[in-house]
Amino acid sequence: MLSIIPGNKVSELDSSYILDQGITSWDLMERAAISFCSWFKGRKNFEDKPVFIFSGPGNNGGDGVAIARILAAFHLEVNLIVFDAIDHCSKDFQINYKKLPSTVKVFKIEDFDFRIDVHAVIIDGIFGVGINRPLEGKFKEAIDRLNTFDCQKIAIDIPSGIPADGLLQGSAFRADYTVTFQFPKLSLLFPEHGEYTGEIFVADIGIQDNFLEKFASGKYFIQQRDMRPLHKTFHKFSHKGDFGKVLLIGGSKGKVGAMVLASTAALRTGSGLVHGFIDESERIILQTAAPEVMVAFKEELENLAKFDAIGIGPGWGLNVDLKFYESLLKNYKKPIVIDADGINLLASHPDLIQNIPQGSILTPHIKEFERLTGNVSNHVERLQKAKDFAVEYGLFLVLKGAYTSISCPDGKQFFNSSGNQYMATAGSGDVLTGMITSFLGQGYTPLNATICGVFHHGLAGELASFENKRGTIASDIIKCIPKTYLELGID
Ligand SMILES: NC(=O)C1=CN([C@@H]2O[C@H](COP(=O)(O)OP(=O)(O)OC[C@H]3O[C@@H](n4cnc5c(N)ncnc54)[C@H](O)[C@@H]3O)[C@@H](O)[C@H]2O)[C@@H](O)CC1
Ligand SMILES: [K+]
Repeated sequence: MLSIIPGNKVSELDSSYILDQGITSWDLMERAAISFCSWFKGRKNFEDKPVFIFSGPGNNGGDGVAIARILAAFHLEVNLIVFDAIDHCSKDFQINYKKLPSTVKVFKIEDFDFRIDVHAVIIDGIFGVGINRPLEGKFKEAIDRLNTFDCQKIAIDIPSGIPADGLLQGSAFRADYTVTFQFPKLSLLFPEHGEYTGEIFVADIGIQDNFLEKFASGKYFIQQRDMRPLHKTFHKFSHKGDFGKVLLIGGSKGKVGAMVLASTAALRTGSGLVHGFIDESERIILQTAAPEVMVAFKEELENLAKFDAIGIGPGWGLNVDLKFYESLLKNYKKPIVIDADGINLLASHPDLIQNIPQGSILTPHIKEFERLTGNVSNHVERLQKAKDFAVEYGLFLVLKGAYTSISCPDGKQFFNSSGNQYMATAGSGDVLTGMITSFLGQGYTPLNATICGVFHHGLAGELASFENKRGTIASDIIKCIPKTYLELGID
């Protein structure tokens, strides 16, 4: 899996890789530029448009100069705007500058009139991971001005102004797309920076995962290519017992829909048998809406061990017998998935937390998370608290949202790449609970169940929103779960 390297280690990584491979830093920059340009050429919306590349004095600027040369070779109209005297720029910037063909028009920023056509493409190579203070002077002025333009804007590696691991202070380039090299910089995944990064693409520059791992900080980016090896294989002779028998608990009066969604999602994810324990008055609704689901009665809950996995919380309400909740937590010896009101009850009765089986999975959204751990003022703090909570209690904590994070008992954090804004719809979380519970019940480790659940859920959301866009609802996501297996080539 792709390691997320802290910004202050990137140049160390760079030097070490160059030495290891017997290549120059220019070669690596050239790979980055080629990778950027092949992404650029693959996007039909940029075809034949004039390009304006803004290059700062460091290697991010050097990338910009190399990109200028390559795009000019594609016969595009390329304008390069530089901020500093060339002999004050980085070594590789200067090498690339000497290689520029005469067709690239070069301007100094102070001479540039900012006449940029609305059909043009603006490329930001002003600062990358080397940014070490808020923007000011000519850099800030230029970026503030570029942000007023309505044309397509692309950031190289990271939108200029945003620090690689921390929070933006002051101005930054507002990109429609960020093409980041080899791994996403951590700060690209913060909600505070969503309006600056636009869509994020990871451009491969050939550094292998195991090499990156040497500089790892315990943070990982989950991508489609990671999925197959995490999945179990089943065969002709597998029977419904092999696919797991799961129990979902929730569904108070008026909220039984949450259980319908969670249990149907578990079935669509592949569970062999799904049992639902819900408020007596609501049972008929569950059985009618989801006939494949079996209703569980209280006496069946006396032997919890017969269930391969349990998920608690969808639509449970807060009017729950706490003794019953406590006994569930104490009597089930394997990891449990806890969501929604299951989490809200833990927040209001924190003494229950110590009873949760080790390796259990909590899936709060941001508000539920804050109820559980207290208020936070930004995502850096939030991620730290999530990690501390997971380590302290020996649990997996799934913080739902864009780039859902999974904090693990060993302190590692995983960030999901699938999903989109159309999944922010009622019941989407219940679907995720059903999916993770299903993977657990199929015998996946808690970590793999969580990673697979989160990734498939996001992918199902992408597939569902393909046609439905803003009209996507949780049931559409469930319908697309089977397609996620097809998409990933998993039987
Ligand atoms: N693996 C790698 O390390 C690779 C890095 N590459 C590129 O190199 C970039 C990093 O290059 P650099 O380390 O040269 O860093 P940058 O290009 O981000 O800029 C660093 C320069 O800007 C100055 N500076 C920082 N903040 C400033 C501010 N607010 N106002 C004015 N000046 C400021 C610094 O003193 C330094 O001179 C990456 O983001 C990426 O684009 C690529 O070429 C490919 C390989
Ligand atoms: K940049």
